[in-house]
This record gives sequence, C-alpha cells and structure tokens, in this order.
Amino acid sequence: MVHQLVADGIVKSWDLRQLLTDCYMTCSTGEIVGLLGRNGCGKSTMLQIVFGTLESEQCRVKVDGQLYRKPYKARDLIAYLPQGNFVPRHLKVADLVKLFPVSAVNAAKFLSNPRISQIQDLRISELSGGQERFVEIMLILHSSAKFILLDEPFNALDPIIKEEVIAIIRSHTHQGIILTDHDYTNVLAVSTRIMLLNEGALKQIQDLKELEWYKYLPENTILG
Ligand SMILES: Nc1ncnc2c1ncn2[C@@H]1O[C@H](COP(=O)(O)OP(=O)(O)OP(=O)(O)O)[C@@H](O)[C@H]1O
Repeated sequence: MVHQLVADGIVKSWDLRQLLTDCYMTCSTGEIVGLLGRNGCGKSTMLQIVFGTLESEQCRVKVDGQLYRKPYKARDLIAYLPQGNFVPRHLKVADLVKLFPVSAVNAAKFLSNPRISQIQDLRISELSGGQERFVEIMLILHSSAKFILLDEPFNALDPIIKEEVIAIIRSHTHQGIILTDHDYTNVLAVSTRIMLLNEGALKQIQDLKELEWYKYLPENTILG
C-alpha cells in the first residue's frame, strides 16, 4: 500500500521576516523528494516543521488523510536526520538499535552492514566525523518510520561512501524520503522528484534548467 504525506500551508516567520510563505509539500512512499535551495532559505526549518518539533504560524501535516499535530510522536510515522550529530556519544554503535525505534529485522540489517559491523563495538565518541554520520544515516534509514527526513546526509562523507548511501537510500522503496543537501549533484542523482525552495515559495522542478532560471545554479551548469 502506498502512503502519502501532505504538509499544507506551511507559514513560518522569524522576527519580521516571513521565511516560508504558504508552502505545500507532498511525499509518497516509494518517492525520494530532493529539496534544494540557497543557504538560509529555510530548508532545515521546513523539515523541522514537518517533523513537528518546530512551531510554525501555520502547517497541517496529514498522512493518508489523517491530521497529525506532532508527527514525531506518532508510532512508526516519521524519522528525521538533523543537520547536526544527534546520537549520544558515550554509547556503543551496536547499542543504538536498542535506543531508537528499529525493528529486530532492521536492527539485524543495520548491524550486518560491513561498515557498521567493523565499528559496532566502538563508542560514538571514538568514531571519525564521517563514520559517525554514516552510523546516523543508517540508523534513521533503518527506523520503522514510513517517512524519512534527511537534512544534509552527504555532509562529511567521502565519495565512495556517498555512492553507498545513495544506493541504500534508493533501496528503501517502502519508505517516502525527503532529503536536502548542498551537494546538489548527489541530490539530483538520488531523487525521483526535485523541489526548490525559492524566496519563501516551494517550486516543483520539472526541467533542471529551472534551477538556473531561479538562480540556484550558475548559468550553463545544466547542459542541454
Ligand atoms: N532560532 C532561530 N531564530 C531566528 N532565526 C532563525 C532561527 N533558526 C533559523 N533562523 C533563520 O532562518 C533562516 C533559515 O534557516 P535554515 O537553517 O532553515 O536554512 P537552510 O535553508 O537550511 O540553510 P542552510 O542551507 O545554510 O543549512 C536563516 O536566515 C536563519 O538565520
């Protein structure tokens, strides 16, 4: 069964500046929605509002028509990888699956990943920045949630690991994924649909040339 998340009428201001002006975002399971936009345009803000941890002037988040006021509190609904590191640093990698909502099957999959199994007995504080980010991405992707929000998943990862993460994200077709990252080439590579947050409005990108028209990319970046 395909599930659909709709975040409707997102309005958010900081002080006198209206950052998000009536944005409408959808994501179905099986989709990977790439959210692009310039620095400071409000991508992280939008993801936190959809997750439910940041208050907004207005936003209705519905999944399959049911309204959720605090989506993050609903069981198996939505998981969020924040921009900064979030796992407790004193814990061992193998113990994380006991703390986060991960099913037994998914815990086994998480631990059987070759990169994870190599470091499973180490504490988070003993990992490199890239290893820590990889662990966090894998943990969130292996949650039981129907929808996954990923804020800068490729940050700190080297090219080979980025490729692996792209393959893992693509394989999670039972979930709906919304991701944002400054590494736009990887966002374009992994996404099945692209949205651009531009001057407070969310634009559906049909033709990648539009990313130049909205001045997100320099002219002639997209060939053809
Ligand atoms: N707690 C806050 N108080 C005031 N302004 C804030 C707060 N949090 C974020 N902002 C402002 O909201 C704007 C959007 O921030 P946000 O982090 O959502 O942007 P972003 O598109 O994710 O940026 P980046 O691509 O640089 O990560 C920024 O101008 C930021 O200064």
